Amino acid sequence: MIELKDVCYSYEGEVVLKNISINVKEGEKVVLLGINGSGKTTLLKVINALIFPQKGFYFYCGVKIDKSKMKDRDFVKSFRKDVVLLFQNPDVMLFNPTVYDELAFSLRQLGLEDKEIKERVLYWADKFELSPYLDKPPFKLSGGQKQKLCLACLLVLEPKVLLLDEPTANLDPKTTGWLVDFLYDLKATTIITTHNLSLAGELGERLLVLGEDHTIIYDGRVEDFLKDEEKMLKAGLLHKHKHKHGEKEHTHYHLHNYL
Ligand SMILES: Nc1ncnc2c1ncn2[C@@H]1O[C@H](COP(=O)(O)OP(=O)(O)OP(=O)(O)O)[C@@H](O)[C@H]1O
Repeated sequence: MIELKDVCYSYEGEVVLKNISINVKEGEKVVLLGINGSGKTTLLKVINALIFPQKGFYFYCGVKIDKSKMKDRDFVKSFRKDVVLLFQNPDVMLFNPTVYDELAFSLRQLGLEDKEIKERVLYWADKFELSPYLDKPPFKLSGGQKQKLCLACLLVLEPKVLLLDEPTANLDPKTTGWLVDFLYDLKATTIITTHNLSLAGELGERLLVLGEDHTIIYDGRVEDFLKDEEKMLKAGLLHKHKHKHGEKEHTHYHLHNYL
């Protein structure tokens, strides 16, 4: 479904993605890990066709995605409905006067009938416990509620591919648990970035890790990676931690999992 071949991307000469080749099948649930700046968000933007590979190729369902393809209006309409991206910062996604309008926005763009728009909006508002806030301006919601609203705004489209950039960053433990369960039952193909290693296994079975060198340094089962200290060190996700027990100093590996 999603195929990247030797994809490279740089910002002003700074290499951020180097020779990325991955193949994600329909229905797969993939977790994307990597230290700050390793290129996770950039990779999601390539898959969402917000930016294009400077070298290499991206195929979505066999169609080569590049600047010229994204000028084909009919294709763009179906691609934007199929493949959606939840940004790290919910504030950049919310701009409508009310929560209802926010949820209805993309459906109106698609030209759906008012009756169907209303049905879908009420359904997703209820599922995400947003029904009491439908008349409120989105900026008055809490951080977690905004995050939920952004996700609901994408799900109203009934997308095939859901790209989520740290979706649990603003959520309390209860809502995080709720989201994990929700995503588990969701049929869509998902690619989710997180810094929370203990959540990685809950969000998917397949793990991709971007290394400090901006290449994919691991593509396999989450469980196997979390048992492999050498790979975790290479990814910068584990460090040597020194501390004292009385007079005795001792060193051990420590997960970067402070969330
Ligand atoms: N629009 C941009 N212009 C210039 N440099 C950018 C831009 N966006 C990202 N970068 C740089 O590209 C590198 C990778 O950024 P990216 O956001 O993809 O990393 P990330 O793995 O998602 O990081 P984090 O875990 O902190 O969210 C960083 O060094 C960042 O400063």
